Amino acid sequence: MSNTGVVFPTIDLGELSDEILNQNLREAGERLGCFRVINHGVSLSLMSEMKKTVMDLFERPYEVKVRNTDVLPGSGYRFRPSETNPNYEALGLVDLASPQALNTFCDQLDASAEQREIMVKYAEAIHGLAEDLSRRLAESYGLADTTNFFKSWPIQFSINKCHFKPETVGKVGVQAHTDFGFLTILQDDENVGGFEAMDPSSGTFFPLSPLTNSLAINLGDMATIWSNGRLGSVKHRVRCEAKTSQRPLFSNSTLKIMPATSVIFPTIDLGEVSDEILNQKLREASERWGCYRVINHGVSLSLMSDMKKTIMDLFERPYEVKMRNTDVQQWSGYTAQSEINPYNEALGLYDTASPQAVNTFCDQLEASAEQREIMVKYAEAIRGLAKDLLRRLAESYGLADTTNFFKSWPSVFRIHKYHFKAEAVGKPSGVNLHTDWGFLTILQDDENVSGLEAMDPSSGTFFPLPPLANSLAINLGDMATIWSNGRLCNVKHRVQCNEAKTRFSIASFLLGPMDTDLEAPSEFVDAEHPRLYKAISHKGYRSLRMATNLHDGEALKLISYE
Ligand SMILES: O=C(O)CCC(=O)C(=O)O
Ligand SMILES: [Fe+2]
Repeated sequence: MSNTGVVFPTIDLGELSDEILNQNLREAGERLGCFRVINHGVSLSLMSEMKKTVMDLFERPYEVKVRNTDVLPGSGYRFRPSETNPNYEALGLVDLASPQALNTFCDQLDASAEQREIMVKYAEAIHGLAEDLSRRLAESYGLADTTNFFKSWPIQFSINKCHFKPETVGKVGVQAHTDFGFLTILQDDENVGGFEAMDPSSGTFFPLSPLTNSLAINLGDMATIWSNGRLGSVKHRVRCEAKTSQRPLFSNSTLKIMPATSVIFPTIDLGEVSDEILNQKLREASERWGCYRVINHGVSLSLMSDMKKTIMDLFERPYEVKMRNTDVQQWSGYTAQSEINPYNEALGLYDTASPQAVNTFCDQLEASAEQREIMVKYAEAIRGLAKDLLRRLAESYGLADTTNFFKSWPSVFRIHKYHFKAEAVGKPSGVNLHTDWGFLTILQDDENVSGLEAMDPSSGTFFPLPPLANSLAINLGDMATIWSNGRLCNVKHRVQCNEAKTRFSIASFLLGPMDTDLEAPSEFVDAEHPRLYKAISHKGYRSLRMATNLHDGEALKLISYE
């Protein structure tokens, strides 16, 4: 070996004393950000089966491999040849903790049932190890209470294959980089070296020689951020080794515990054939996030685009015309841009289920006959979808009998035009943090201009819902939380100005019973789930919210039994 001097530590996870083990991990994490672990608890036969599985997956024809598309930028199949590494390819999967994502990955790559099972087991074992290491690191700093901080972080799985050529021996095939997640577990090739990490104190690269049955651990940028600079995000690269002239370097399955910045709100395919699976997905997303996108939603794409053109045109009306769109109830009519609200104007219509109200709205805004027809059709399609989603949610809770409970509820349009200016970038747009006050909102947001952000209720952090053409975003509001006795999440969200462009959105709210009280059906209430909220009509709840000016879901506390 030409580079001698630094030997990266090998840590025996079979060490009996937790204290010593945690200390060893911390020291290696701080000094080098990189180490090997042995006796790691991931079964050796599972590691070897997993290697066989990924080797086989790379043998799939190109057309099959490209089905492994990106979920996050660069997360799917990549074929990035370079001079040293002329056949570099990688397959990938986010989020390994999601059985659904794993299934999609296996489907894309025509994995056999056996391979699927191996992947599931491997994912579970590696995930467990990653969490164990993160917990031990936190404990080594005396942070016993926060040891679960990584619980909901997604895991990116990336499988790389390097085919080095004899003529490139000694050259770097995978350029020096740090991992962008928190912690990476690397099952590198037990026969072929090439992995090198940098000693941060000298800036020199040293090999991490292959070691059978071990796993390599790298700490990434998020670990450095989290530890306020204590833990190293190790720079590493892969070099083409002499051996590779005889045999290709088959390298590594990499797991990353990624930072919460990569939270992805679910996208649910409403074309799913099994009602049971679909209802379950809707329920899970509604409980966990209160927010998701739907595709194949049945609202015709040409109708969506006609509706967008219609509202763009309506916003072009002179101020005096737009002012005719007066309130029917609080905040239901036109709000203009103003000094305190410089970037947002909005038109509104209560109630889209009433042909008369739609007509009045169209009269006020001098809509053409054609625009009127589009509005009517759009309102009908969106209302149908909202009811379908509600029926499915009710069914997912086994409430088949009550699936019509929303039949006579009114629906509201709130149509936004955001005048984002360069000076507003990074600022709130005028639609500040709030929960929706109805039951369910269907949002046709701008397919080109971002801005919508929702809160991950488990961390309290905001994440963007990037635009997705032809999709609709769904939010659950306060009435859904009341009805479900707290099970459904009233998602907190806002719109931020990200770029100096004009953004349009059409929000359709299915509100709730105006004149009768809504309360959780008895199926949601038992000894473990005492009734949380007093029965209240939507009208009553709105008045409460308006009177108290509590728009982020806090008004629910005012009708709470506790
Ligand atoms: O414009 C958007 O994307 C969201 C608007 C919104 O949250 C609302 O109208 O309640
Ligand atoms: Fe909203």
